[in-house]
Amino acid sequence: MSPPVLQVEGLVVRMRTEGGVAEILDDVAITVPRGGTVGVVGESGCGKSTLLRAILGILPKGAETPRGSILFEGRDILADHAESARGRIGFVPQDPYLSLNPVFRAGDQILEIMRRHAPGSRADHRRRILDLFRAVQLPDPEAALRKFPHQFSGGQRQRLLIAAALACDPALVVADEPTTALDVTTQREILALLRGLVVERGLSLLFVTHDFGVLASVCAEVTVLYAGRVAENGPTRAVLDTPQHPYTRMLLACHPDRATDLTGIPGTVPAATAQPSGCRFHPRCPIIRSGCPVEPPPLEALPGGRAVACPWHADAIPEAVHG
Ligand SMILES: Nc1ncnc2c1ncn2[C@@H]1O[C@H](COP(=O)(O)OP(=O)(O)OP(=O)(O)O)[C@@H](O)[C@H]1O
Repeated sequence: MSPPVLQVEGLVVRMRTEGGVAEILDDVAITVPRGGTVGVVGESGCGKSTLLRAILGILPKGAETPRGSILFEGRDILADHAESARGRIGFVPQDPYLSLNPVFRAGDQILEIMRRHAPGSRADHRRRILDLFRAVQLPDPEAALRKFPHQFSGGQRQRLLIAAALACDPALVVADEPTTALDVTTQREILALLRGLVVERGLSLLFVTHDFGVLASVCAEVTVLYAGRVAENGPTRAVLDTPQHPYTRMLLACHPDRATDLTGIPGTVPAATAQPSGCRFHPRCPIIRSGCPVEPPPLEALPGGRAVACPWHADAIPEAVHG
């Protein structure tokens, strides 16, 4: 089996803020197999975007040097590999409206990325951009080269950004909620496009979303983050069918598609400057036990390639307690 394209271990990200030190990620581990599709889910403020930023080497000002390791193609981005990883990791951002430079033509924006990171002449690059525009199904690729961002629809702009992410033939594509700013029909089309590209090009994908429906349609595996820590991970189907961590169970129960409980999870995600002691979910947990506020629970391996950070997980205690 080939080594994973991305292997994050023990990642700690802290930031100095006016309100004190924000502990944004703590001991986060995540692996993307070559050709694998891995989702990251969790409520707003759980650290999903920060994880992507750490991998892309674009943490905001105020961030301390991250601890842990981010092995990309076997070499540690945090140690010495950041520069050579640039261009080998494609990024699809959240908002197609904000992510393109309004004053440059579409073709020129992608040419510039290729000029910096990909070998070949300008003519080679232009040919490759036209191929990419066809691959992302932009209408009239020749004309699209000369258009400015405002001349594309929202869905077309997202296609443009996917083309930009693929410009340098990346080993890994990371996507930060790439469909949230789009209407439902366009969202479906973009997800279908991504699924197609993953299969046709053998892409490895790390995909952030807060939508379980989107997750299930794109990702074979999932990591659930809560307050900067991994709550559980495993094959998407298994995690959705038999969630183990009380957080995952509650998150799924209040998802509109499942609608067993539309009241939501009581309380809110803690501020990163005021993380609870022990298990960070304990103030909101319906099955809290006396040890929970004391010791952070380790991520325990379960059968079927799963892991959960709760000793009182669903398979460990009677159904009566989890409800
Ligand atoms: N530059 C920053 N300075 C201080 N705190 C920050 C900074 N960026 C993020 N945070 C804090 O880190 C935590 C995680 O934020 P992050 O944006 O990574 O979460 P997220 O899960 O991606 O949320 P969303 O789904 O809303 O994008 C939050 O508590 C946030 O307030």
